[in-house]
Amino acid sequence: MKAFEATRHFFNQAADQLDISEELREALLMPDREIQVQVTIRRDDGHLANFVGFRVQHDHARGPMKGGLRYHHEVDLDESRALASLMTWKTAVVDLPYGGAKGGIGVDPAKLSKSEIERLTRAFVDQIHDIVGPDTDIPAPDMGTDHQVMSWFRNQWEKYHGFNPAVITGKPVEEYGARGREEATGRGVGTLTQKLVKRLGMSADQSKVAIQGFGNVGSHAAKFLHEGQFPIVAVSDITGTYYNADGLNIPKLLRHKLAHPKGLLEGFEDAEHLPLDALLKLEHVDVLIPAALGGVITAENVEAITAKVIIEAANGPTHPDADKILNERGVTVLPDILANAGGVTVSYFEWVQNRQHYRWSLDRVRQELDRTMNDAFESVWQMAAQHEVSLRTAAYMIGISRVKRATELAGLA
Ligand SMILES: NC(=O)C1=CN([C@@H]2O[C@H](COP(=O)(O)OP(=O)(O)OC[C@H]3O[C@@H](n4cnc5c(N)ncnc54)[C@H](O)[C@@H]3O)[C@@H](O)[C@H]2O)C=CC1
Ligand SMILES: O=C(O)CCC(=O)C(=O)O
Repeated sequence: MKAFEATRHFFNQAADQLDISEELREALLMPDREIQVQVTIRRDDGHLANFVGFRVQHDHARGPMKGGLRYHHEVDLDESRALASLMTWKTAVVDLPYGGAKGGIGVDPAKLSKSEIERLTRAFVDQIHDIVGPDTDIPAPDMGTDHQVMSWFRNQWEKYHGFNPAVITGKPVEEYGARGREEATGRGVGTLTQKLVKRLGMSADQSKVAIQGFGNVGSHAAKFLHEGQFPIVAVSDITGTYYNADGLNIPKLLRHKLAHPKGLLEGFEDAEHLPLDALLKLEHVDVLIPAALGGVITAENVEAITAKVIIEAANGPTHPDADKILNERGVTVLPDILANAGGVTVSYFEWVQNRQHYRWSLDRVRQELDRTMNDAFESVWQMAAQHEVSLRTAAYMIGISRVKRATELAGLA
């Protein structure tokens, strides 16, 4: 099952509870617009290199469309479509005045130099600048992109349209970026992990955590959970799994990542180094946090997962077949459209600040983020209890209902 088919499956599970007609389901699921563009750059060695870029604008019933830009070799139209639709339900679950979009380029950024990535970003903007904008579609960071890419993107877009930093979020703090955006997704994951574990009667210091992916989201989630007394026994990145049954030294791991030229864990010595796929199969893990790619928890590997709680920091990490098995086994899954919504929430705060030419303190950002995440968690929890459905179905029910209502109010359906 491909990525969009998986999100369609989860959508339909919730739509069944809401009794939505087939024709309205199709209208809500079908993306507004899908763009595929050629992105050609000259490499440092003088040769031309061609890449394919995508932007899928899924739904705008609740406001301008919002969602990240991914640079990864597996980016394609189907994945962008799935991720864009997740953004529609996610922005609705946390009640932001946005719709959903997503895009990126099929490229392995680790194989390009910094100046090649800059040329790639500028060439991509040349192709899509007239379909994005502060009132239409506002990109942000995702896998393989960061505040530097956002800065190049903004600079290139402004060459066509003039000064307007609200065209993109996740910018450097010294260039109209929001304080706290970089940590926001990980902080939201941490806040909700603490809340969920407590709700389930487990204690932080007895809940062993494994985190797949140690990039922006995974590393900030690790920092936050470490500060909250959770023992983090394993983390992984593309260089493998790093394991310590007594708990990893997270401050040391974070320093190691900062010092590594590509931000990797390669060479970290205070841990057992295991293969990449070992992380999902570790015994004695209570909380598993996928924070890398989609589609990693499948019917084939789900039996090996021992965790009682899964927090979906990544987008779309759980295959529907695996999700069914996890539900039957009583594993609590906090779904992506709630768990990782901290990033887009602070992106919204950045956009608001840019439009008002005003800057919030880090304390204010954190307070408003924590409040937004807590409120969304409570609504999803109550919906799940009331309808006796999983947290995923409950989150989709809230997201879909809000988008459906906006669509009906606008007279579109
Ligand atoms: N950056 C953000 O604000 C948000 C990100 N997300 C999602 O979180 C996930 C991670 O995104 P970022 O942290 O921003 O990306 P990133 O590019 O900063 O980091 C990705 C991490 O995953 C690791 N990785 C890649 N393939 C792996 C594999 N097969 N096994 C283990 N580790 C692997 C990389 O080495 C790196 O440590 C994605 O699914 C993204 O869509 C969701 C919401 C917001
Ligand atoms: O910050 C944003 O606007 C979007 C982040 C994103 O791509 C996501 O939540 O998956």
